[in-house]
Amino acid sequence: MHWPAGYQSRRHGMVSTFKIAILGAQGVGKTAIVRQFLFNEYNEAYLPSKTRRVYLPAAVLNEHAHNLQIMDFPPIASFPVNTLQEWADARCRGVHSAHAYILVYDICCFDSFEYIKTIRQQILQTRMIETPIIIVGNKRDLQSGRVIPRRNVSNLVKKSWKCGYVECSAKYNWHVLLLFRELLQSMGCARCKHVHAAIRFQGALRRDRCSLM
Ligand SMILES: Nc1nc2c(ncn2[C@@H]2O[C@H](COP(=O)(O)OP(=O)(O)OP(=O)(O)O)[C@@H](O)[C@H]2O)c(=O)[nH]1
Repeated sequence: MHWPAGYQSRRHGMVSTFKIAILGAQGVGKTAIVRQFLFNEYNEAYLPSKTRRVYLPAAVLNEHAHNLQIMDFPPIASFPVNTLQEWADARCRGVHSAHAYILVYDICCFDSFEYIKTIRQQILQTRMIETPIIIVGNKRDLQSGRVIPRRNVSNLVKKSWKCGYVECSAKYNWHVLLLFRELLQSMGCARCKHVHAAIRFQGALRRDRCSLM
C-alpha cells in the first residue's frame, strides 16, 4: 500500500489523520459541500469566505477510524510555490502539506473550471510527491445551465489528468458523501477498496466522538 508522505498510520490501534484541502474559485460551493457533509445543513445565502476554516471530524470507513482535517480555503490567487510563501499569507496556511486536494468548480461557470485547471497545474509543479486530487463539479441541480459537456470534462479529468471526477449538488446533498468516500479510497485509506461501505462522519470539532455506521 502506498501512503501519502506525512500521513500518520499505525496498523494497531492508532487512528490515522488525513489532511484534505478544498480549493476552488469564488462561490462554487466549497463551504456548502463541507457543511452539508459534516452537519447536513445548507445555506442559500452566499457568505464569501474571508479566511480558511478547519474542521476536525472523525470518520469510520470500512471498520477503520480516521481523523480528518478538512481545510476549506477562500479563493487563493495561486498555489503557493513554497512553504515560505504559504506562511506569508494566512489564507493559504496548510495548503502545501495536504494529503489530498478536492478541486471544486461550478458546472455552470466556465471560469471556475479554468481556475481549477490552473491550480492543478500549480499543485503538480509545486508538490514533489504525488498527491491525490479529486475534481468535483458542483451545482449539479442546475444541470440546464451546464457550460461544458459532462463527458468532455470527465474524459479529460479521468483519462488525461488521471484524477477522480464526481458531480454533486451540495444543495440537495447529492453525491457529497460519495466524493469524500472516493477521495479517502484514492488516498489508500480504505484498505478495502472493493467494499461498498457507507461512511459516516461525526459532526466536526471533537476528536473524541466518532460515529459508526
Ligand atoms: N443551486 C446550488 N447552489 C449552490 C450549491 N452549492 C452552493 N450553492 C450556493 O452557491 C453560493 C456559494 O456557496 P459557498 O459554499 O459559499 O461557495 P464557496 O466556494 O465556499 O465560496 P467562497 O466563500 O467565495 O470561497 C451560495 O449561495 C450557496 O447557497 C449547489 O449545489 N446548488
